[in-house]
Amino acid sequence: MSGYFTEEIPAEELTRQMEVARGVGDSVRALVAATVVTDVDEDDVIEAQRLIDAATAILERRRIDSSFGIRFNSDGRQRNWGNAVEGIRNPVAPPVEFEAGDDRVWAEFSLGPQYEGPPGLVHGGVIALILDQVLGHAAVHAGAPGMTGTLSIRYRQGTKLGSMRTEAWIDRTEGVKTFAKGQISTADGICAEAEGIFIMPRWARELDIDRRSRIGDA
Ligand SMILES: CCCCCCCC/C=C\CCCCCCCC(=O)SCCNC(=O)CCNC(=O)[C@H](O)C(C)(C)COP(=O)(O)OP(=O)(O)OC[C@H]1O[C@@H](n2cnc3c(N)ncnc32)[C@H](O)[C@@H]1OP(=O)(O)O
Repeated sequence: MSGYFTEEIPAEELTRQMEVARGVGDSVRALVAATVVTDVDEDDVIEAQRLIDAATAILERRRIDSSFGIRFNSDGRQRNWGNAVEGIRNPVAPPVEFEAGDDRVWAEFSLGPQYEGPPGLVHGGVIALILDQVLGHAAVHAGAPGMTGTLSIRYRQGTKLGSMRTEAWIDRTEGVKTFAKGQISTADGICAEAEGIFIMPRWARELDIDRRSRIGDA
């Protein structure tokens, strides 16, 4: 399976590169939000567009042929900068940065106006996106990673744009299947609950244990 590979970068240099990646990601995230809610005159919008196009031309001077993938370093750090939920250099990603405890993973984050579905509320597909990732992350954290086979969501109340928390844990494992549960909540309480089945794919079952546990650390 391509897309998972080792790309060794010395620790200090990797830290520096992460700061740059996070910086440009955050700037474009701010740009996306500002684009949605700006109320400036049209001339200013057109001037901003010219500058944005110039920035895009700089970034496109050199590019990788594929998507970013997941890149491993021997110090245990892995880069998934293109991930749609966690990717620090992906402006589409909020990004959601997970923390892990003994039996669960969680994150506190904020969703701005670019994630709107119903007025003032988070789009249901965005809720699903985040729940997929947090449940998948719980499976990784439990050492039983897998691809999402099935994801069921119960939307209990609208999720207001702004600050929120997500968390997930493993319910049980059955062979190659990991059953995970999780939720998203705001100051209003639990807004959505999810159950998912994460399946270690056939290609991963055939890998040697060492590589599999390394992916499991991802
Ligand atoms: C070392 C492992 C590495 C894994 C990779 C993870 C790395 C993670 C790293 C960092 C990420 C952190 C978090 C990520 C979170 C986000 C995850 C996503 O968004 S994933 C993208 C969306 N999902 C897909 O694109 C899947 C597409 N579907 C497939 O690839 C296959 O259909 C797959 C893997 C789901 C199953 O295919 P088969 O060939 O491996 O499975 P068969 O051998 O037929 O079945 C195994 C068992 O699973 C059940 N099963 C099969 N498909 C099922 C399904 N869709 N739902 C429920 N059960 C299913 C079967 O009934 C069988 O069960 P019985 O062992 O007999 O009890």
